[in-house]
Amino acid sequence: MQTAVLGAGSMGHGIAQVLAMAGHDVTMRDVDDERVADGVDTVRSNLQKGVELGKVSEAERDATLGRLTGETDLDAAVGDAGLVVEAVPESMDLKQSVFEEVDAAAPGDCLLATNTSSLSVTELASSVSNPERFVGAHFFNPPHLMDLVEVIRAEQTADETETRLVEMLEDAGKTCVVVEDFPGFATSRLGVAIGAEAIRMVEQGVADPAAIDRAMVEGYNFPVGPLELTDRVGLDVRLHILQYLREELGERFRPPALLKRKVRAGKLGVKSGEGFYRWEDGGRVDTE
Ligand SMILES: NC(=O)c1ccc[n+]([C@@H]2O[C@H](COP(=O)([O-])OP(=O)(O)OC[C@H]3O[C@@H](n4cnc5c(N)ncnc54)[C@H](O)[C@@H]3O)[C@@H](O)[C@H]2O)c1
Repeated sequence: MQTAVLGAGSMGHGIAQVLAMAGHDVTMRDVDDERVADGVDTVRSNLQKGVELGKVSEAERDATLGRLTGETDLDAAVGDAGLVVEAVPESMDLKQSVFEEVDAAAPGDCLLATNTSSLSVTELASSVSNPERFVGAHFFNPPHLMDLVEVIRAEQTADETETRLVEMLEDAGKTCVVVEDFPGFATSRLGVAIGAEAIRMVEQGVADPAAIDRAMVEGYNFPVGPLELTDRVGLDVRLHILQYLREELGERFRPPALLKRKVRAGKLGVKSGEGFYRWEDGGRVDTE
């Protein structure tokens, strides 16, 4: 199927890779040539790593790259699409304006999916005509390695839309969990709740971050502790989600003062080199 992925950033290029590997002809659209080229280069290097690890054949790598095209023109990207997956930055205004443009340029029966991690899918669906073809497809980072896609039903989503999307994702090797459109869905809501409580425990001096993380890894089989995960996701991203969930669901999502202080100091986690831990080239540099 002709598929468009909007945004070639952290999530967009990974989603484009997953869909191209599953046999879709994918056009990945971003706002300038450099970002498009960066996205395609990252897919190429991920596939090459897959070849070196024996997980992807050379033929599969070449066929996947053959099905992936970069584009800066929106009309060209979505004009013949049967599926559009949006992965632009997490802003209601930006995403709504992108979907208004898509609505005007894409075929009327094209499935429209958003990769938002917290915004109302129902409100986003309201920006298109035929909103019954609109649905949330919340991939996890990195999309080519993480199996789960949380499928979010907007108030307007038709059963057929959910079924078609789930089939496509399962064909691409993903595991789907379908949830209704409530703030934070299932994963972001529980993920930030645990992360925020862990931060409050650091504030109160219960233990240091490494000890709290180790307790959850060893005691609850978490693959990564909640504070290390906060560093990986980005402290600013988690703060933003907490602020939104506090507005929508109440005071139990009040952001911890320590999180706000670190974000104000530019300590955003892996991407800035420091959060609850220190980071260099994606690896933790502080030893426990
Ligand atoms: N990063 C994560 O771990 C993660 C996980 C799950 C979901 N998400 C969600 O995925 C979405 C994208 O996040 P990201 O981390 O990939 O962001 P990112 O900043 O890495 O990438 C966003 C890309 O979108 C591009 N862009 C901006 N406006 C555009 C437009 N009009 N058309 C096409 N491209 C445009 C930007 O140039 C950028 O390259 C957000 O909604 C985010 O909440 C992120």
